Amino acid sequence: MPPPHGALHGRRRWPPEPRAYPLHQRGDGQIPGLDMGSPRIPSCEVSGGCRGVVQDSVDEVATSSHAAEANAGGTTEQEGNGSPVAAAAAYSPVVAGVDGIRIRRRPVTGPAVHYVGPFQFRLENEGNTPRNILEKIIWNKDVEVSQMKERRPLYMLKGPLEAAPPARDFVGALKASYDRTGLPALIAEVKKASPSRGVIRENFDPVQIAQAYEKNGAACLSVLTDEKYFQGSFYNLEAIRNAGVQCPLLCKEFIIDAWQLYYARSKGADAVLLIAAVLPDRDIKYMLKICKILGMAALVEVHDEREMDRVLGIDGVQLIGINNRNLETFEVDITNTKKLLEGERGQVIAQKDVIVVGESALFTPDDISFVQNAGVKAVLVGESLIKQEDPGKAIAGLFGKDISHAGAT
Ligand SMILES: O=P(O)(O)OC[C@@H](O)[C@@H](O)c1c[nH]c2ccccc12
Repeated sequence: MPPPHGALHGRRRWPPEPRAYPLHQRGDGQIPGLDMGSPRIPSCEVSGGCRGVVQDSVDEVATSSHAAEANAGGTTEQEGNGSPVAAAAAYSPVVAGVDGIRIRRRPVTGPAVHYVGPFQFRLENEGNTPRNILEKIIWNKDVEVSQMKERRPLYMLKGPLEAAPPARDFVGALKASYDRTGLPALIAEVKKASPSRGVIRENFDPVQIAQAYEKNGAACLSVLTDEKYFQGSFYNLEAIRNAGVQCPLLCKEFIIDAWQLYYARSKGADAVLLIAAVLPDRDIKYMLKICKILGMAALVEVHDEREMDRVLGIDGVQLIGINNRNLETFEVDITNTKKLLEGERGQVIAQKDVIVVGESALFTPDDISFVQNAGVKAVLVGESLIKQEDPGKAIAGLFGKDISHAGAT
């Protein structure tokens, strides 16, 4: 019988693969730092984020998206009656536009691919077609993380977590650099490619670039670990840490599940990125607690006033990144940083002693002064450094002066 819509690929797939996501994956709970009392999360109703009930086992809470996966991502194969249409109809679009997050965390009508006996069908509709690149990245990440978690359940990270080099003080390094130079502290990004720019640097040696950044005055480094869209890797993160680089490292990843925090730490991360457009408040709060337990800082990224207000309402946020690039459209506009720091918001930030990081599209000393005048104390810069022949030397060009320890004293 031909499929009602979509292509018939006829790939054999028999017997069907087992369900990928066990709901309970209880280990011994013997993960370092976790004996401090497991953070509790309130029950979550309808987001694509955590959907657990209050749970005591860290293994369970740390992998809290299991339930969501079962609900939103994978029921087709098990519960569908074999018809892709019926399977799609069985979903309710509960993950769209809730919790103030801008993207849908999962395809609301289930995955596009369905299986009927040995045949694979692709059924695309509005609910399972990503509306923008951020959604696309997150949907892909969701599948990727499920697979990674299956291969390395949380209890298997215990050894690597214990063996990981101790976390370094990311926030302290930013403050020290600002105090030393009077200029925004630099978080220099080790980034080979991006979805908006394609490959930025062909001859890409992450360790060499990291060392050059450090030598030329970067306070911290940001290392892209997403492979599919940024050609990054955890291998790069680990290699940079193991090469003796002293700068604290930000793991630049699309975090959607607390498991990724443990994994990042086990690979040597000292800080992680939490994107407010992707994570509901309760996930941010919960992940901040895990970061604290692991000794990592969290850079919470916002794009607009609404996200800024949400994040300012969360206790314990030390670093807020204002991204000048709209991750949905890729448009860049550095006046975004100024806009979000004007008026009352700027005052609240000053009172809370939050460090604001200006992110993306910073190319010249004028750009740096512009965001500094707007109120940032740190900047996150990738492209303008990485695309130059010598990314280390490019730092002095970006700031209009040598900011290395040797030069700025
Ligand atoms: O290369 P740029 O324009 O200097 O930008 C760096 C950094 O801000 C950007 O890579 C970034 C900011 N937030 C992100 C979230 C995911 C991936 C990448 C990013």
